[in-house]
Amino acid sequence: MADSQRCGRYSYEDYELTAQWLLSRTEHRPKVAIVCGSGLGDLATQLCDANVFHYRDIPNFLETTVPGHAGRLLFGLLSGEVCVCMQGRVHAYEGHSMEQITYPVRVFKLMGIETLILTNAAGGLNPDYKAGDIMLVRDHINLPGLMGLNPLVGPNDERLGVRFPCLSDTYDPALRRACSRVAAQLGVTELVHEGVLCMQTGPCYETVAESRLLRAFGADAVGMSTLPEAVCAYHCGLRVLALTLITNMAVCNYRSEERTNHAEVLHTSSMRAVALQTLVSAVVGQLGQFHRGGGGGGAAAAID
Ligand SMILES: O=P(O)(O)O[C@H]1O[C@H](CO)[C@@H](O)[C@H]1O
Ligand SMILES: Nc1nc2[nH]cnc2c(=O)[nH]1
Repeated sequence: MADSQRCGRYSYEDYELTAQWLLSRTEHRPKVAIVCGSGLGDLATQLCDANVFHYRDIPNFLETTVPGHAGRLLFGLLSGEVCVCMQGRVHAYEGHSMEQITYPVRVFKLMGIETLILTNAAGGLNPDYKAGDIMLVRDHINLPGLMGLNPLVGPNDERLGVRFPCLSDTYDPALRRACSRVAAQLGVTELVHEGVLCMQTGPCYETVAESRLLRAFGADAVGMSTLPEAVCAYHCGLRVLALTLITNMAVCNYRSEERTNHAEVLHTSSMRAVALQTLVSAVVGQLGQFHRGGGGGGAAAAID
């Protein structure tokens, strides 16, 4: 394919090749994809009748290098719904471009996925939050994106989406409402907030001044992932639900002796993994009837 027809580093045919590679090795035909953030990968082990692939074996997938990201792709049943689940992700700070870290999202699109559920760990900036809370992402501040590190930079292939997507509705409001209702049914409403997730590239956690700045910008939590995946997913027409686990509070005070570290992030993830898994599984259980061909009329119409 001529360079001008490539989406950038990858062509449409690359995404198609990976999608076909996977579909020819599993009989599962998922409509839901789930990405597990730091320490949240146990969700993938809940899949029944699973087919497992290591990222290192999948064409064009990158290997994970960060503790808490196993680097396996699983196909199977969760709450009766066929899902594909990324047990860990790769991040830009591991040395990859935004286009590389979002590669799986477009593969999912070409596999027939309709809903993408993203999870991640992040530091809380909103003083009403505490470590262990869950934030449904309502909106985002994509700092790398604003600085030119947007996964959609490069020639646009119209088969994947429009040149200038408007991101006002990136995070599907109906899915968010469904998730809040499920949280109420599970009796965990007090743990769950809606808010704005900010991404900075990492791998450094924020300085005190940076945390204060991001709070002043309107961010409720800050992480190092998720937004590029959400942008790519929305661009290619996937419905997006993103759940952030507040694993720590960002340090906003010079008198604080708290020092954010990845061990603490993984510790909080392990403490809250079951709650998050229960929430995600219950939401997934409500998705089937809303997918195309499932008798529903789209999430917005049917979930409300
Ligand atoms: O976003 P996930 O992958 O969940 O992990 C978050 O936690 C790690 C830092 O502790 C970073 O990888 C950050 O992005
Ligand atoms: N940027 C950032 N990412 C995180 N991931 C988990 N905790 C944090 C945090 O405090 N800041």
